[in-house]
Parts: sequence; C-alpha cells; structure tokens
Amino acid sequence: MERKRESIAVIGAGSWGTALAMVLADNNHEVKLWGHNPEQIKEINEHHINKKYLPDILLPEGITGFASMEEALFGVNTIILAVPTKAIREVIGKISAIRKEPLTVVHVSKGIEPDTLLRISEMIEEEMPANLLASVVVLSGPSHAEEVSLRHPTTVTVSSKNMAAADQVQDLFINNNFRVYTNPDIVGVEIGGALKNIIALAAGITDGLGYGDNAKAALITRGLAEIARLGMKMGASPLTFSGLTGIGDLIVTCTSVHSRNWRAGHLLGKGQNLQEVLDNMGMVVEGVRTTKAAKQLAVKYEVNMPIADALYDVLFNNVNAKDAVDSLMARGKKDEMDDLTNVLDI
Ligand SMILES: NC(=O)C1=CN([C@@H]2O[C@H](COP(=O)(O)OP(=O)(O)OC[C@H]3O[C@@H](n4cnc5c(N)ncnc54)[C@H](OP(=O)(O)O)[C@@H]3O)[C@@H](O)[C@H]2O)C=CC1
Ligand SMILES: O=C(CO)COP(=O)(O)O
Repeated sequence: MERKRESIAVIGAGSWGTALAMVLADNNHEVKLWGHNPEQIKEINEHHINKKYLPDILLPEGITGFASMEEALFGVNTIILAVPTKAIREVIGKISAIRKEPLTVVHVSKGIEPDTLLRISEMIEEEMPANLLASVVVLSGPSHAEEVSLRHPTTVTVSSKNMAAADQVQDLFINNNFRVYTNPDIVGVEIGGALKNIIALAAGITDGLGYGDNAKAALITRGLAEIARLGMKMGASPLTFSGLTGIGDLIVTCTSVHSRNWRAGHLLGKGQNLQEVLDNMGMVVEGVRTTKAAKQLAVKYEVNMPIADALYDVLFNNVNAKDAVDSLMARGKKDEMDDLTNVLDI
C-alpha cells in the first residue's frame, strides 16, 4: 500500500502508547512519543527501550521521545492520546493551552468518567475548545500491548462521528500485523471497550477463587448481555457487541494473563484487598473506576447489571468475593433473552 509519511505525536508513554508508536513507526511515520517522566524519555532516546512498560522490546529508530509537550506537538496534525481515563482532562488541558491549530485526536483509552458518565470522546469534546478539535476518533479492540509490540497479528476498530477522519486513522495504522476495521457506531465501540474491563475483573476473581472455564464462559456471555443492554439504551447498535470491540475484547481481556484487569481480579479472588492489589500493579486498572460509572449508568438508564453490581460490592462495600458469586448464582429464574428483547422491541 502506498502510504504518505506523516508526523504524529503519541501522548502517553505507557504500555499502549509505546506499542502503538511502534505500529506507526513500522508504517514509516515520524513518531513523537511524549511522556511526563523526563528520565523515561531519556532512556527511550538513548537506549530505545521503555523499561517500565515493555522491558524486552527494542523500539524502532523512527520513535523519538519528548518530555516537552510543545516540542511534541510542533508540526503534527494528529495525536494519539494514550493516557488512563482519569488523566484525559488534565492532558487535554495541557494540549489546549499550547496548541493554536486544529488537531485530530485519536483516543485509545477504555473507560467512562464516573459522575459525569461521559464517554471519552465526549470528555475530549467538552475539554478541548472547538476551534482546536478537528475530529475525535476512537481506536479500540482486542489488543494487548505486549503482543502488539511483538508484532503478533492483532485486529482493532476505529470509529468517529466523522468517518472520513476514522478512514484516515485506519490508513495510518493498518499493516500486515495490525489490521484496522472501521465501524460508525462510536457509542457501541466506546461502551464495549470500557465495560469489558469490569467483566475481566470479575473473570479474574472467579479464577482466583479456583472456579473454572464454565464460570468464565458464563461471565463473558452474561457480561456481554449486560453490556449490550446498557449500550443499546445509550444508542449503540446491537451488532457492535458481536464485533471486535464487544465480544472480541471481552474474550481477550477475560482470558489473557496480559490483562491488568484480569490480573487485579485474580489477586482479589486470592484474598488481597483492593488497595494492596492496586499498589502492586504499577499500571492502570481501568475497570475499578469504570465499575463506579457502570453502577451509576445502570441507575440512570434503568438497566439490570447484576455482574457490575456484584463487582461494585466486592470492590467498594467489602463484600466477600465468594459470597458475591453465590448471590449472583442464587438470583431468581430468568429467560436468557430477558431485557435484551425488550430493548430491541422484538
Ligand atoms: N495496555 C494495553 O494493552 C491497552 C491499553 N488500553 C488503554 O490505554 C489506556 C492507557 O493504558 P496503558 O498505556 O496500558 O497504561 P499504563 O499504565 O501502561 O501507562 C499509562 C501511561 O500514562 C501516563 N500517565 C498517567 N497519568 C498521567 C498524567 N496525568 N499525565 C501524563 N501522563 C500520565 C503514565 O505515566 P507514569 O509512568 O508516570 O505513571 C504512563 O506512561 C487505558 O485506558 C487502557 O485501558 C487499550 C488497549 C490496550
Ligand atoms: O484493553 C486491553 C486489551 O484489549 C487491555 O486490557 P487491560 O487494561 O486489562 O490490560
């Protein structure tokens, strides 16, 4: 494929920002990787390694690290925003204070903001002055940074209210290891990506409790049902939940040892408390904060979300993990398609 070389800034030098910077560098783009830790940026520039996040990976020469946001943004029209959800507003604020020209913002984070209940593209639209924001695109799907950095086959989806911008982002990233699809359903893509982390925490918990594949299959399937119920009420297409950002991301996050959400859940299931777990992770566990948002969304949209509710009780109300599983199993009888058919009106 004939590809125009572009200068692109990746904002956030954690696992995902670094892995995506590698994909862009492999595609011959000039990649400016911004991080807020000058020591880490020095290490990236001098040794081509991001020791904390991808310790065994040699970064391509096409990636240059920047600790100055001003320098990172100079001469770029597109940024990849790869920081945890809770840092989005602060980082967009920094960018907006510096930038004079419009930017396309590609966000790759998976979360929902508690209290405002905004999706990430909505947070960006709210935080960034309209004259600086050309388009917001989301890139999401089943994609652990550890495997992307090894150039293992990976598929993701891009979505936007402006699908011409999503098409351009597809062209920036797509290559023979990293296959990028488009989907115009931005609500479904963002909701699926954010809420699968809750189910992955729950799957880690059941694994930690010593339960088996039956329990995990139940969580993935019934988790998808509750994500779809909520997503459809929020305006998503039901079809999106059968795609990469729905069942695809649920499978990878609930079954992979790379998943921080699964790993955190596993430690909880083994008996550690939440603070101990988070202190030991050293990386973002988005599902914890998203569980608070999901609990609020379930109330707002009047959707039944028993797994999210049970997880909320384990995380924030000191409910014992085994007791939470027992209560889920002891609920009243239901039809498998209850609530889904109501929302679909069939
Ligand atoms: N890792 C993965 O495989 C995937 C992750 N994602 C999503 O990408 C997002 C980022 O995750 P990921 O890269 O994995 O997270 P990591 O924990 O690996 O890295 C987070 C990065 O963001 C930086 N950061 C945190 N707070 C701020 C801030 N206020 N200002 C500037 N930088 C900050 C961290 O810096 P410091 O080192 O100083 O803490 C670190 O460099 C999440 O929403 C995640 O769900 C999506 C798909 C795959
Ligand atoms: O979103 C991811 C894979 O698609 C990464 O999941 P974790 O944040 O649980 O590691």
